[in-house]
Amino acid sequence: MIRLENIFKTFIHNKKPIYALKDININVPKGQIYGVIGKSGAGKSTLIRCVNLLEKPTSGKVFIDNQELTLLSNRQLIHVRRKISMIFQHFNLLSSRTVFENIAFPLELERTPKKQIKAKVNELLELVGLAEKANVYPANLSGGQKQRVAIARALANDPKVLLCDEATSALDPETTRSILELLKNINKKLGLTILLITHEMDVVKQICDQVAVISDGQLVEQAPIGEMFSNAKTDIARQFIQSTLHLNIPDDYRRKLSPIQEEGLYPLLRLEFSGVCVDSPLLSQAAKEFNIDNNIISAQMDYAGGAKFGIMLTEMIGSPINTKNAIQFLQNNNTKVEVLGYV
Ligand SMILES: Nc1ncnc2c1ncn2[C@@H]1O[C@H](COP(=O)(O)OP(=O)(O)OP(=O)(O)O)[C@@H](O)[C@H]1O
Repeated sequence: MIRLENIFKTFIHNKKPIYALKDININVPKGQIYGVIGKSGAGKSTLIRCVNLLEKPTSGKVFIDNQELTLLSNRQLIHVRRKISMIFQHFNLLSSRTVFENIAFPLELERTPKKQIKAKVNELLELVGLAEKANVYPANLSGGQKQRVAIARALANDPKVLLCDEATSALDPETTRSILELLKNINKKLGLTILLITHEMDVVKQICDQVAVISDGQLVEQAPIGEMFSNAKTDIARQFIQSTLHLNIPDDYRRKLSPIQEEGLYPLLRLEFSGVCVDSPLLSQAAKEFNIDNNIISAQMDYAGGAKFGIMLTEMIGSPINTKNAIQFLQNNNTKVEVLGYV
C-alpha cells in the first residue's frame, strides 16, 4: 500500500548539504501497522513527511496504492492527499471549534451535505469513545482525548493510509497504551494501513507488525516484529530493544562492586536472552556442567510478536576457572554476557 523506492532527501543549510534521507526503501502491505524507529535527528519526520509529499524527496519514488505520487502535479496531489491522513504529537486541533466541528472540518472542505456530516461525525465520535464530548472545546480536554479527536478527524475522509508522527510522545504511559489500542482497533476494524514514527520501542512493541530502524538517514534494519525482537542484527536495534527492559543494580551490590576479581569475589553478570536461548535451561545446564551456582538478583522477560526476550542480573558463584568456562558456555549458546564487576 505504501512503497518508497530509493528515497533521498538533502536539505541545504548555510550553503552546506544535510543528507537527511539516504536511499530509503520501504514496502508497507495493505492493512499493516509499520513502525519506523530512530533517535533524534535520524530522519524520521523527514521520512514520514515524504510519504504524503509535504516534503518533496530530492530523488526517488513514492507510491500509495500503486499510484506514483512523485509524478503528480500539486493540484492532483491535493486530491490524493485526502486519502492519506496524518496525526501529530501536538494534536493540531482548531481551538475555536468544538470537538464535533473539528471532526467535521475536513468534510466541510469537501462540501459534504450537513446531514451526512452529522451522521459521519457521530459515528466517528462513537468509534473513538468521545460521544459525550461533542460540544466541548479542545482546551477542556485531556491530552488523550485531544488525540482521540485528532484520530476521528483523520478518519473523516475514509483514508487508505494513516501516518502517525510521534502521536503518543506527549502522553503519559497509560494514555499512550489506550491510544495505541484505539489505533490497533481502527486498523483491524477498517483495514487501515498505518505508518508510524517513534523514538520509543515500547510503542513499536505494542502495536506494530513490522519495524524499520533508521539511523543517520539510512534504514539499517527492517523485520517483522517477532524477528526483530528475537534476532536483532545491529547494535542500534539491540539498544532500542534493551530500552524496553529495565534492570537496575541494587544499591548494596553497586556499593560492593569491585572491578577486579579478588579472592572470595564472584562475577556479577548481566545476561541478555533472545529468541532460541530464552527457552533453553542454559543456567541450570551451566550449573551442572561447570559446578557453579547462580544467585539471580533480578530478571525481566517480555514478549513481542510471539518472540520472548529478556535480561537478567545474576551473581555466578564458583571458582574463577569454572565461572570463566560457564560464561563461555552461555556465550556459545547465544546469550550476551556482560561482566559488570565482582561482588
Ligand atoms: N527544513 C530543514 N532544513 C534543514 N535541515 C533539516 C530540515 N528538516 C530536517 N533537517 C535536518 O535533517 C535531519 C533529520 O531531521 P528529522 O527532523 O527528520 O529527524 P527526526 O528523526 O525526526 O528527529 P526528532 O526525533 O528530533 O524530531 C536533521 O539533521 C535535521 O537537522
